[in-house]
Amino acid sequence: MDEPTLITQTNSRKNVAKTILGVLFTAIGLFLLISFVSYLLNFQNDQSQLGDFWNREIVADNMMGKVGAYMGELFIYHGIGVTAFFLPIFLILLGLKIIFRFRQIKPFKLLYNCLFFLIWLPIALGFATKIGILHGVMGFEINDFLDMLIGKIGVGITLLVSLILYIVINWRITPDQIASTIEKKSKNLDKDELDIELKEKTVEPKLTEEKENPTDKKITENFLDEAIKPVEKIVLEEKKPTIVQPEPTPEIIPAKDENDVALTIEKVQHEDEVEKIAADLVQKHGEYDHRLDLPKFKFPTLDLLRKYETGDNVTVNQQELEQNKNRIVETLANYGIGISQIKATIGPTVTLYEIVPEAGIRISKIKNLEDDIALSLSALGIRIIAPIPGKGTIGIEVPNSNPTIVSMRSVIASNKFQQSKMDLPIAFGKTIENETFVADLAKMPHLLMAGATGQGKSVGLNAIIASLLYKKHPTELKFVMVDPKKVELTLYSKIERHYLAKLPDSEDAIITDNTKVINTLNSLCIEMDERYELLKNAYVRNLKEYNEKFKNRKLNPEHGHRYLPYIVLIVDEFADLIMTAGKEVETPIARLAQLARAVGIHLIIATQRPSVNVITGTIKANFPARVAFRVTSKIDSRTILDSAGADQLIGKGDMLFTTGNELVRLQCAFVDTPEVDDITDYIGSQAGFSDAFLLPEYVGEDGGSPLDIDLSERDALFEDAARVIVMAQQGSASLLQRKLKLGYNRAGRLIDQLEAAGIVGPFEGSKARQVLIQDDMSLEQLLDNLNQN
Ligand SMILES: Nc1ncnc2c1ncn2[C@@H]1O[C@H](COP(=O)(O)OP(=O)(O)OP(=O)(O)O)[C@@H](O)[C@H]1O
Repeated sequence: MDEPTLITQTNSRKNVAKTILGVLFTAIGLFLLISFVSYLLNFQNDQSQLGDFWNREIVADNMMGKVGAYMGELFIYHGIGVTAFFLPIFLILLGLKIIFRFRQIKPFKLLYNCLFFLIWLPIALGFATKIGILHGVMGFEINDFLDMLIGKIGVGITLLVSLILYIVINWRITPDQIASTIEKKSKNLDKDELDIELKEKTVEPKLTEEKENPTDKKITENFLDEAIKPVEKIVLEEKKPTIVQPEPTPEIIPAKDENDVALTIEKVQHEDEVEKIAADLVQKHGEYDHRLDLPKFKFPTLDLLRKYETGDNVTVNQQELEQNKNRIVETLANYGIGISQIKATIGPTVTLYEIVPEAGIRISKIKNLEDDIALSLSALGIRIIAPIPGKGTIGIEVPNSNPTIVSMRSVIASNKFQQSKMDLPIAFGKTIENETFVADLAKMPHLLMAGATGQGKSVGLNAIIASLLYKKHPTELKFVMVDPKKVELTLYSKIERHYLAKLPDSEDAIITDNTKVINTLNSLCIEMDERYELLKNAYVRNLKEYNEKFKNRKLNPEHGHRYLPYIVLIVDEFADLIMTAGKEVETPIARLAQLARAVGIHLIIATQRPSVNVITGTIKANFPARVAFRVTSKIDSRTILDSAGADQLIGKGDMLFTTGNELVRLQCAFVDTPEVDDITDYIGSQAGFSDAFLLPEYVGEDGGSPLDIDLSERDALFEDAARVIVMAQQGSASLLQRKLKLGYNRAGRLIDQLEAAGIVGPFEGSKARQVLIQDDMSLEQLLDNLNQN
């Protein structure tokens, strides 16, 4: 029982000592500050008085007496001139930090940042002026010495070059960035607005931290400390559109007498008011443009894609057509099926013969003869469509003996793709009518792909990714790539800082390790929940409406709102994953598939093995859109498509696509590895973000413990959060979100820190965490101890 008292006593002694030190520093700082100011006004008189320091008859004009005058003489005149003002400012800040424990004040960081100028400025002033108190003796002497060594012009050049080098090295300002600022200025970037935002940020610098990359954060911190606006930093700050939402003004009905209690009526802000403010802001600054985060980004050009010698003209010779027609007619006649009309449509890989049978012939009869017809046409890949939906005719698809490659270039260049207004357009390839086929991933909303090995799955995935890269800006789309095979998606690591998303602690953005996949999927679930919360708070139903509202400056970034990019999760070889991780993978995938569409998270899952233990009922039920390349059995075809057909494809990108209704046969666009290489090189060589898009942190059940959390790096709101939790005696992140108006991430982080500090207990599933501190007194004591350590 004695121990805590002992600790408290030692702590309180330490506290007293610290406070005394703080007061001393502040006092000395103030003394010097007043002395210096006064010295600047009176130094001419006082300089002559200083010789007789102890003579009472001689009085100094300095407000701090002879000591003040002496200090001014020592530091300013004999020292470094007006640059000496840094010393009292440093001491005052240090003192205030020690007394009040202000985390925002960072005197040593200031010292570090000003070190260069403490040396440079006196020399520069000595070079430019001959006023002693500006440069001090030191400034003068060094100048004189340098003058002797390299001459006046040499000193001037040295000063200028050292300043430029300092700016380039320390603030990383390059001519490129200067050019981009000028560009921005021409877009009427309002400087005043930025200043106002800056001030707001100084009060609550952590507000924008929620989704920032670590490097961005560092830059923002520098920005605040130095109070200087380097170009790159302006670009970053601009991310935050100004949205000034007036605080609702509470009305108070005062208490009538002592026993009565005053009633505060909080006025709910009128929606029209917000609309009006937003409209004014849009009129003044224009709509928020998310693309300005990477203003110079250039989309990949068409010439990165290959042209094929055959061109895109389908070639089937007359003779082949004639032969096939005759065979079809003969074969059907052998089975007693007469034909009244036959028409051929030539596609890139197959030709469709559309047959109108004679009256009275049952369609099922033709369907049953499928294998026989295929045999007599002796071709692989005959597919019979009986009847062709909506037409009443029967289709027989026969592979061409010389299939044409559908180049990625041709589908990307097509009008259909170029002019598409879809949210996530994918140019899959060409239909049998030789038309470019474009589908919207956002509508699918998730895609399941299957196909035996070597039938074109990887090419298909590349075609999907390439389509999106040609249409979506890096600020609008992020990929989460899972590649257990470790080879297929590696090329995309080059565009990590543009298009990829990853977990905060992972090095590679492309995930090849199965345990990391589980964490990433769960992290995506957190991102999804967080986005739902944002949507709810914005009173919108989906990502598109949300971003629209954000662009119109109707959502306040101070409340965690931000422009939300689409996230596309790509899993190449799902079988591997589900075999090793089973339910752990299936559950988050199913959850995402069920819920994520509205918040712009879409899944593309590919597998070589479309067996029922890989594509389970739960997965299938949530993936209405499917792509099947050639598979080896009818059973596999049924598993992926719910019907036969994929077993009769001819491979090499021949595929069937469905969104739940009819099947469409397509020839997948061909994009070769060197083309992907060129595209990723083109994008990767451009300026990108400082890091990949960071997904929310997820700590698995066995990964990480509260001990991993460094309590010296506590959140600025740590103490407020602790008080909220202890007062409500309820350890939940959502309580913090509500009370402190925080985003999910930050509230989650706070709860983890509170756990590490022993204020709340461990995670207990759906229940709120236990609160381990019962009253305010114990909490304050604990916080005090934490602050002293
Ligand atoms: N759309 C296409 N057009 C023309 N040829 C294609 C097409 N798709 C695939 N091919 C040919 O088939 C080969 C194998 O394709 P791909 O690598 O995509 O197979 P896969 O199904 O991913 O195989 P695995 O599962 O073993 O990785 C390619 O190298 C190419 O020659």
